Amino acid sequence: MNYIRKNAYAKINLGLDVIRKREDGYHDVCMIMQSIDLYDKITISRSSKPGIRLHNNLSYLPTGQGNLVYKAASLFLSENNITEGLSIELNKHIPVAAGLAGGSSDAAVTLLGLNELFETGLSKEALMKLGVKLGADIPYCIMLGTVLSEGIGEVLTPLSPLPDCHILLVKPDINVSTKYVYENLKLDGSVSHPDINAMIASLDRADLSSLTKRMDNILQTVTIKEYPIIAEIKHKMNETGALASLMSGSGPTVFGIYSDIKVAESAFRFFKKNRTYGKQVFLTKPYWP
Ligand SMILES: C[C@](O)(CO)[C@H](O)COP(=O)(O)OP(=O)(O)OC[C@H]1O[C@@H](n2ccc(N)nc2=O)[C@H](O)[C@@H]1O
Ligand SMILES: Nc1ncnc2c1ncn2[C@@H]1O[C@H](COP(=O)(O)OP(=O)(O)OP(=O)(O)O)[C@@H](O)[C@H]1O
Repeated sequence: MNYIRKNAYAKINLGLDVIRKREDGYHDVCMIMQSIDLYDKITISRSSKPGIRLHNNLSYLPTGQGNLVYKAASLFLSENNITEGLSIELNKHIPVAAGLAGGSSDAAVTLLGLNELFETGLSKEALMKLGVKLGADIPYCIMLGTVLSEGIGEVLTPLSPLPDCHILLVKPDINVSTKYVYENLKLDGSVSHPDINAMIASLDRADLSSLTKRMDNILQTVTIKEYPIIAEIKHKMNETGALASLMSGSGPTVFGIYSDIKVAESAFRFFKKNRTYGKQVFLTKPYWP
């Protein structure tokens, strides 16, 4: 095999709770993750020229060590004592720095792809252990689906699948740093925690209505304070008929869950027309590997 082509899927957090700050500065989390049918495309080719050459369709993304694809490839090659060269083509469709784990998913797929390309035979668990060195969301991006994510994001348990629905995404034109959001989270008595166990029970009953009623993300307390546009988008999505709406990850993307395709399409058209909420608007579905 000389090359491999793969899709790197985005995620949303249906529920996001933070349990405590750890000694190492990271946080223990308890999150329900869901892959969505929005993806970047990655092609990795073997090359007779040594070194890693990365090309992507966004001029502002780094193509060296600053890119998670480059980092993942270079880690994989060194861990497996591979000296061959690589040429990698990255086609981004997932909004960048959006709370949708675009970079993490690209890195995950790079590890999975290289494992196939070089027939190194590493298990998914071994790739996840490698991936978490580069980012807390990467192990999940290797697993995909509806998953409970604990620890810093590396303790993963598959859950009953999210019932079929339509997912609207709106990314406001602002940039949010994940590190800043975690560092500014106050875990005192004033903050309310989502009931992740009740959400898991709703998934087990395939009860979309009860699940969406409980959707919550503790990181909203930090991001919405700085960027009220997030609350405005949520409010508008609810007005357009979403069962519920929530910020994904550390933000700023907001997603709305709709059970009716006509209602979802009409909301999609509304946000496409009213670009003040954000120019990047997508109507998508849950994705399972
Ligand atoms: C917000 C989420 O996207 C939700 O899925 C993740 O928890 C973040 O995952 P990620 O972007 O892969 O995170 P990393 O790139 O590993 O870490 C970025 C920064 O976020 C903070 N961080 C991240 C994950 C975690 N469990 N605790 C943290 O405190 C750390 O300050 C870290 O420096
Ligand atoms: N392949 C990549 N795709 C997107 N961003 C990348 C990539 N490699 C490095 N980055 C850098 O990583 C930062 C975060 O990008 P990313 O799109 O992964 O954020 P995110 O969706 O908020 O991730 P998460 O939800 O895991 O916190 C950006 O500032 C970007 O410059």
